[in-house]
Amino acid sequence: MIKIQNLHHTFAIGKKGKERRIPVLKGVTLEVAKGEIVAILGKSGSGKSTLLNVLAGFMAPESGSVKVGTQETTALKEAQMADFRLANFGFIFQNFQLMPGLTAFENVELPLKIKGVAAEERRTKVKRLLEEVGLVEVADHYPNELSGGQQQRVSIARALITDPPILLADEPTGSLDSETEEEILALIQSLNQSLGLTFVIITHDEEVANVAHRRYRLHDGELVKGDKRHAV
Ligand SMILES: Nc1ncnc2c1ncn2[C@@H]1O[C@H](COP(=O)(O)OP(=O)(O)OP(=O)(O)O)[C@@H](O)[C@H]1O
Repeated sequence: MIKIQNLHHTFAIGKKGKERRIPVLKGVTLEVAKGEIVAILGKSGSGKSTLLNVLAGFMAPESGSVKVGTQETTALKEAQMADFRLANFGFIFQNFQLMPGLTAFENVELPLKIKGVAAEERRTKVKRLLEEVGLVEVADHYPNELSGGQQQRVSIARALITDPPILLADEPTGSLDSETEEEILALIQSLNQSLGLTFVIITHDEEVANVAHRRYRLHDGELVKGDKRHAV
C-alpha cells in the first residue's frame, strides 16, 4: 500500500553562506501493507515529522521516492498532491487541530462540505461516524466544551469522514492522560480491525507503539526495525 524507497533529506540551518547542513533522513526505506498499523519511534529531533511530511507530500525529499498504491506521489505536482492527499490520507494530530468556532458535529462535517457533498448525505455520514466513535451526546458541543479524549475522538472522526484508506497520526495521545490514552489506542485498534484501515503513527511513546503490528525506530537518519505483532 505504501512503499517508501531510499529517502534522503538534509536541512540547511543558519545564515546564508554560513549554513550548517543537518542530514535528517539518510536512506529511509519502508513498506506498509494494507490494514497494518506501523509505528515509527524516535527521539525528539530524530526526523519523525520530516518523514511523515514527506509521506503526506507536504514536502519533497532531496532524493528517494514514495509510492501509495500505484501512484508515485513524489512525482506529483503540488495541486495534484493536494487532491491525492484529500482522497487517500486522514490526519490525526497531537493537539487535535479542531476549529474552535465549530461544534463537534460541524468539525466532522467540514471536509465533506469542502468536497461539496450534499447536506442530507453529510448529516447521515456524520451521525453514523459520531456514533462509531462514541460522541453522539456531545455532537453540539464546541471543542472547549469537550475533554481531551473527546476532542481527539472528534479529530479521528473528521479524519475518517472522507473514507481515506490511510491514517497518518502524529503523537495521537501526546496531550492525553494515560487512561484516556488507552481509550484512544483502543479506538485506533478497533477502527483498524473493523474498517481495515492502515495507520502510520509517529510517536516517542512506547505505549502507542505497542498497538502497532510493526515498529521501527528512527535513529541517526535510518530506520531500525523493532518487534513484530501479527497484522489483522
Ligand atoms: N524546516 C526545517 N528547516 C530546517 N531544519 C529543520 C526543519 N524541520 C526540521 N528541521 C530539523 O530536522 C531535524 C528533525 O526534525 P523533525 O521535526 O523531523 O524531528 P522529530 O523527530 O519529529 O522531532 P519531535 O519529536 O520533537 O517532533 C531537527 O534537527 C530539526 O531541527
